[in-house]
Amino acid sequence: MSSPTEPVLLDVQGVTVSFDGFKALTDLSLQVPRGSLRVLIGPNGAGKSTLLDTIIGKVRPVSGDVRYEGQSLTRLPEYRIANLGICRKFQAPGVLDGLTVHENLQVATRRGKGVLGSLRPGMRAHEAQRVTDLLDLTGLNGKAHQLASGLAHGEKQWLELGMVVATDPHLLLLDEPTAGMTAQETAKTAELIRTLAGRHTVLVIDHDMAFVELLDAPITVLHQGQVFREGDLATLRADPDVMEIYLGRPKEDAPTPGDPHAQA
Ligand SMILES: Nc1ncnc2c1ncn2[C@@H]1O[C@H](COP(=O)(O)OP(=O)(O)OP(=O)(O)O)[C@@H](O)[C@H]1O
Repeated sequence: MSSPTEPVLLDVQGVTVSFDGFKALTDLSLQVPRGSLRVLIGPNGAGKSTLLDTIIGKVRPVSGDVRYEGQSLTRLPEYRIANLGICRKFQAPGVLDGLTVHENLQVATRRGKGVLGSLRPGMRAHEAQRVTDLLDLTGLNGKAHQLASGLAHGEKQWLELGMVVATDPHLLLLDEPTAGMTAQETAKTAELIRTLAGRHTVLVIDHDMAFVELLDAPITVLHQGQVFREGDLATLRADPDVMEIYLGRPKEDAPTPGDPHAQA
C-alpha cells in the first residue's frame, strides 16, 4: 500500500515463521512507508504479534526477509535491531512510580546515564526543551510534578509513550496501546499516535474498531499468517469476506458498515 513516491522503511518479504511445524506466518509480505501510520488487525491467532516479534528479532523466520532501510534484520541480534531505532512499546523501561511525570521524562531523555545521573540538577537547555515538548505531546503538562504512581491508567500509558518517544525511535511498534482505557482515553491516545506519524513510522495492532476508526490510517488485515486484505476501514467493513474471517460470523450476520462497536 505504499505509492512509488513514498520510500519504504520496512519491507517484510515473504516471511514464514514456524513453531514446531505450525506456520504462524506464511509467505507474508508487507511494506510500510517511512513516516506512515499503519494499523494491523485480524482475528485471534492471525499472526499479528508474531509479525512484530519477527521485526524485533525475538522470533526468526524460516524463510523470507525483513528489511529495514534496505538492511536485512533477520540475522541481527535483538539489541542491534533496537539500536537501529526500532522500538516495541513494551521494551521501554516502565514508568518509575516514585518519580514525578517530569522526572520520568527527564530520565527517558537522558537514557544511558543511569537514574541518579539523569536526575542531576541543572538540566541542559535542550533537555529541558525536550521534556517540555514531551509534556505537550502527552498532554500531561498539568501533572508534570505529580508522582507517576498517582496517574490514571490512561495517563500512565501516555507517559510511557512519551518515554518511548524520548528515545527518538524511527519505527514504533504498538501492541494494543488502548487496552483497558476508557472511550475518552482511547480517543486521546488516537490523537497522540496520529501526531507521532510523520516524524516517526508507526505500526499499531489493536482490536478496538472505534480506536482503529479514529486512527484513520491504512489497515492491513492478517488472517492465518497471511495478508488477507489492505485498505481503509470503510472499504474493509463493506467487504463480506473480511467481516466473515474477522468476526468469525457468517456473511449474512456481518454488521452493517459503520458499526463502531465491532471488535476484531
Ligand atoms: N511461541 C509459540 N509457540 C507456538 N505457537 C505459537 C507461539 N506464538 C504464537 N503461536 C501461535 O501462532 C499463531 C499466531 O499467534 P499470534 O500471537 O501471532 O496471533 P495474534 O494475531 O497476535 O493473536 P491475538 O490477537 O490473539 O494476540 C497462533 O496460532 C498462536 O497460537
